Amino acid sequence: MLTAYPVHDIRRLETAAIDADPAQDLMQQAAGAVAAVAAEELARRRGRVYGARVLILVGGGNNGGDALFAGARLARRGARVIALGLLGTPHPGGLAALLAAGGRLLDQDQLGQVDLDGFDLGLDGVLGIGGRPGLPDQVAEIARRLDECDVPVVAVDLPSGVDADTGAVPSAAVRATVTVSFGAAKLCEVIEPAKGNCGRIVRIDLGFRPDNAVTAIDVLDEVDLARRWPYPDARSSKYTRGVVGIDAGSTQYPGAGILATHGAVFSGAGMVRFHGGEEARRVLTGALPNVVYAEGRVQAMLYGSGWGDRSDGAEVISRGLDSGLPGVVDADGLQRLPSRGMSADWLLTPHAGELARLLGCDRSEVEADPLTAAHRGADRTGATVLLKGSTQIVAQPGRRSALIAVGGPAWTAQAGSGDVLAGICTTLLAAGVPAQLAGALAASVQAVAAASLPGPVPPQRLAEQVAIVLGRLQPQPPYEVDHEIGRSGDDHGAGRR
Ligand SMILES: NC(=O)C1=CN([C@@H]2O[C@H](COP(=O)(O)OP(=O)(O)OC[C@H]3O[C@@H](n4cnc5c(N)ncnc54)[C@H](O)[C@@H]3O)[C@@H](O)[C@H]2O)[C@@H](O)CC1
Ligand SMILES: [K+]
Repeated sequence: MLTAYPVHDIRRLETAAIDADPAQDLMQQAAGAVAAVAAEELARRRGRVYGARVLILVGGGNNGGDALFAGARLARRGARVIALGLLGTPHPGGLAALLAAGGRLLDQDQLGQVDLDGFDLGLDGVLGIGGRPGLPDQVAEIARRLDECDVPVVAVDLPSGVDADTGAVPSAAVRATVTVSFGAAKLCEVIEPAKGNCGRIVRIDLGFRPDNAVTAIDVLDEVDLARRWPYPDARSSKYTRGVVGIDAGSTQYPGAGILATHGAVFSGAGMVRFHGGEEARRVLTGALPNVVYAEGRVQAMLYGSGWGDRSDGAEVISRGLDSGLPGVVDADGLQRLPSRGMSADWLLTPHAGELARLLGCDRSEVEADPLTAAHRGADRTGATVLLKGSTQIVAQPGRRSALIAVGGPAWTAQAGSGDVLAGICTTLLAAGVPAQLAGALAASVQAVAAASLPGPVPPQRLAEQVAIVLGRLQPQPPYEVDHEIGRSGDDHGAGRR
């Protein structure tokens, strides 16, 4: 699991690391790592560093200092290095080192003297964690032209222009081939769209150790998914695996109930009770005869997928809350949340548009800063919120930490995926998984299932793939092979069966 932190926490951790060992030269460590990654990139593309043309974009802070010292190292290996001074006075020590190694400094007015197309590599040292999002026009134009000319760019710490704390890219920003990130991961590395600007990420451990006061955003990977998934064992029954109740779909949208049921069944629900409409029941009876329709014990409920304009939705959800069981509210149910507030055991599964409606803001506001929006949604409703989208975030009310699911291919953004996902979430709640982890595991398993397929498939097929992926990921218990069993025949009855 990767953990990312807001900048103010990273600054605090850096200060603690410096206080603990004042003799260490963090800038030289950073510069050494950037030079090594840049040299690898040059070796891959043109065979060697010697003779390579390298352009450094230098801002006025320490990020520029890192880049200048890295440039000096490349110049000492025979690269022809030009630094372009942007945004303030370049770091004096870094500049002196570059010039001493044979590099040159140009200012913005001399930009006409260089042909951006002719460079083998760019180093982005404009802004690091001290940067405000966005780039001045002239810097944005250089970043755009490097991208257009396919000049690979190594970003120092983060791609300049992105919002390190939200993952937003409010205007122009550098698009890096590789980002050499120092110490702890920043949020821009794990949240789209900024994550896409980072390219490949190389993390350099500078000895920062998180303490309890930091706000941790944990990003799940496949190993976490396998470890935390509630796989049944020899003691399991349908009740320990969990009975899912599904009140989803409508005459207008019967498919939503069918797809949610597929999600619940193929993610391993012990039993599914379907409380939706007649048409859906007829289809399910043929497709999934294990689904039952009688009233009876249920351990978690799903409401809202494909409800359309169902008029009693708010009462239905309210009764669900009164029952004390955990529940999932999806899609049309999200506009029918009872005004008295929800419970943190409940999981809401909005996409950006649905969350925007809940918050009374524009969809673009949610998309620009999904982490903050997910937190606001959780605080506003009192429920746990799984915000769906290119980065799937699960936030709890009153907490600033969050979970981010494993990322998947973009084609899962299709009608019906959300219904399947809501069914998977409900299976996990019914199995006793807490709402935040349930949302993150469900979104992760759907993403991993989608990634394991060669391309887009309909949502019910994706649900089936969830079962296949869960089977593949299941950790195998360390069985001991007893070679004596079956040899004597009589004791174990093998020969008599
Ligand atoms: N603190 C540490 O322990 C370490 C820091 N390092 C480097 O230092 C960086 C942080 O350095 P700084 O704090 O100097 O910050 P930056 O280098 O990110 O830049 C801050 C400067 O840019 C200006 N600025 C910010 N946003 C701007 C914008 N949008 N347009 C124009 N000007 C803008 C600020 O006014 C300030 O002068 C890190 O990202 C990393 O690269 C590394 O050397 C490793 C160790
Ligand atoms: K940078």
